[in-house]
Amino acid sequence: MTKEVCSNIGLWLLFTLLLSNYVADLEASHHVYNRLTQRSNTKSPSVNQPYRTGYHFQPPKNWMNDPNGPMIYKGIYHLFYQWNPKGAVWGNIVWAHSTSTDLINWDPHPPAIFPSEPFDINGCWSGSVTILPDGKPVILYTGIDPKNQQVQNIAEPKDLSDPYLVEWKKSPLNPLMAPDAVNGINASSFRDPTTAWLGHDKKWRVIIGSKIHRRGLAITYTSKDFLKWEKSPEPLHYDDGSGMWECPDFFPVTRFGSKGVETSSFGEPNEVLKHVLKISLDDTKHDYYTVGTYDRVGDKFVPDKGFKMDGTAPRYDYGKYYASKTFYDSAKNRRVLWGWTNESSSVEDDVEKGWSGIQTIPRKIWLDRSGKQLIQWPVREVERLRTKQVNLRNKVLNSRSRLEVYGVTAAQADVEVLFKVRNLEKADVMKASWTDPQLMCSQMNVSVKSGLGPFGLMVLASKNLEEYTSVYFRIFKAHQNSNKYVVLMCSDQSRSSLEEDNDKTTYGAFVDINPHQPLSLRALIDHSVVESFGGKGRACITSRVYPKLAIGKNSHLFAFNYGSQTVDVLSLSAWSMKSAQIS
Ligand SMILES: OC[C@H]1O[C@@](CO)(OC[C@@]2(O[C@H]3O[C@H](CO)[C@@H](O)[C@H](O)[C@H]3O)O[C@H](CO)[C@@H](O)[C@@H]2O)[C@@H](O)[C@@H]1O
Repeated sequence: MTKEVCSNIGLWLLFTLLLSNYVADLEASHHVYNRLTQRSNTKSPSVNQPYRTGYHFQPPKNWMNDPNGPMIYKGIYHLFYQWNPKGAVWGNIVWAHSTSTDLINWDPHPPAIFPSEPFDINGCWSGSVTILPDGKPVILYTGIDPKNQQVQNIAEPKDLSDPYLVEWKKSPLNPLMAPDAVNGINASSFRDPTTAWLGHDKKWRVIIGSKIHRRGLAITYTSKDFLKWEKSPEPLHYDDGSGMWECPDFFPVTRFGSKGVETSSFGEPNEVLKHVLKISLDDTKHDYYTVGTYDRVGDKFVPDKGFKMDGTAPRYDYGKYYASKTFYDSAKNRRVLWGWTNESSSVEDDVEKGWSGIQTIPRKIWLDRSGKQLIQWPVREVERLRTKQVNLRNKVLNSRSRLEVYGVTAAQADVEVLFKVRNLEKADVMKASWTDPQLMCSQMNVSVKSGLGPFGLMVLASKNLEEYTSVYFRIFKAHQNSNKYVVLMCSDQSRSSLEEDNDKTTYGAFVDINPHQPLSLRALIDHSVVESFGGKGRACITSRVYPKLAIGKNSHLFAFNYGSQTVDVLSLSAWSMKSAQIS
């Protein structure tokens, strides 16, 4: 045999070995998937798994992080998400896939995209779906190549007549966008393409999160055909010092009203549009947004006065909430927001329970009348899970009092309450140093009495209050003799569990509401998650808690007022929630 033949046979053997390894891996991954999907999660969490959710989306098993490519296609909602088929910690990332007709009940499908080609062999990371003008959905996602460089790839459905879009094929033209010596892109910080939009010149635009040194930026690419992409000389936006911008999202909102706007829309005649840029800051692991104007010709995002796109910007959620993504729901003419909430338990506990990560209930999102902030509210469909209802009207909460709400499954509930404070003039005065709401909430925990507050809800509480999570308000005068007020909302997890190992950080946010009006608070309680909405969705706080005693039927719900002034509960409605079908 000649040397050449030998080396050809060698190459062939190597290729066959690699191929068979890959096929074995793929089969293993499908086998894992098939086994997983035979297990049902339609029942309430069991004694052995007290922290699995009843109606928040989670896979049957293993690690989940970012929501990817949410969309509606032929009347079916699709959610893809970052999933590890092999364990409860991050790694081996594929695009898992589920579909739904109502955003609440979900059917699983095999992973839509998994590592298979050099351009994504080390991972299929986050990305988005764009619906092309002919109705075809395409995925842009980040692939990790053999050199661990981050590159952008495209995939499209194999069969457009299948509303479930079960199978996806990757383009042989991949990668479509890659770092190189000419473009100078940081190869380890170039990821998470957004939904693309059509510009004034009929060219597509997409932004990709990146960083150069400490400058966080959204790199813009343009394309005529969605396949050949050209890097724009200038980013859509950047901020020096903020670090890596992960999972950017960029979308229009109507200036007035709550209807959603399609991502490429220029608006109806006479309609004023604003744009929202959201970034997930790798440094802080929070999602920040800025409202502003999109200069279509210069391809620049210009934040409105008072906004800066960095860690001082407002947040979607002041608790645990990251890597969120919106989509335009053409069936209901609304924009819907998905966000990932990770665990507060230790990695050892996650491995033991066999899973990690949930998605929050999808939220409708729109611009407040003030134009200064976004409003979020759980999609109406979640209300279909409401069963037994308990109503309280016009109850008085004297100083240092509690009111137990009986008759609902307190570990799996939806609660809406309207408080009215009586003596606003008794509010304490804000101190100049009180600029950080989270710090204020942690320094003044729930047992610290102030003029007005704390008053709110105690959820996932044990009978004798050895454990509870409190979500509450405090009201302060902005200045002495002022008739302006500051409303603080806190979610205090410090007493949530007798277990010591969990992260029990207290969260806080200022709520831009006028306390002369009734103050609303809603809590979606689901075993180990409490999603709270203050001021009708003007401030959101999501927390993860793992009570030892306040589990299942041993979980209680209270309204409380530990402040020095009386507070009225104008109305309180609580519902037991059915479990969603999520398998
Ligand atoms: O799954 C990859 C996608 O996730 C993102 C944003 O969540 O990047 C995450 C990142 O990894 C860190 O975060 C993981 C959870 O999100 C965490 O468990 C892991 O240990 C962290 O390293 O992925 C890269 C590689 O590790 C890191 O630079 C990111 O922070 C998103 O940007 C990715 O597309």
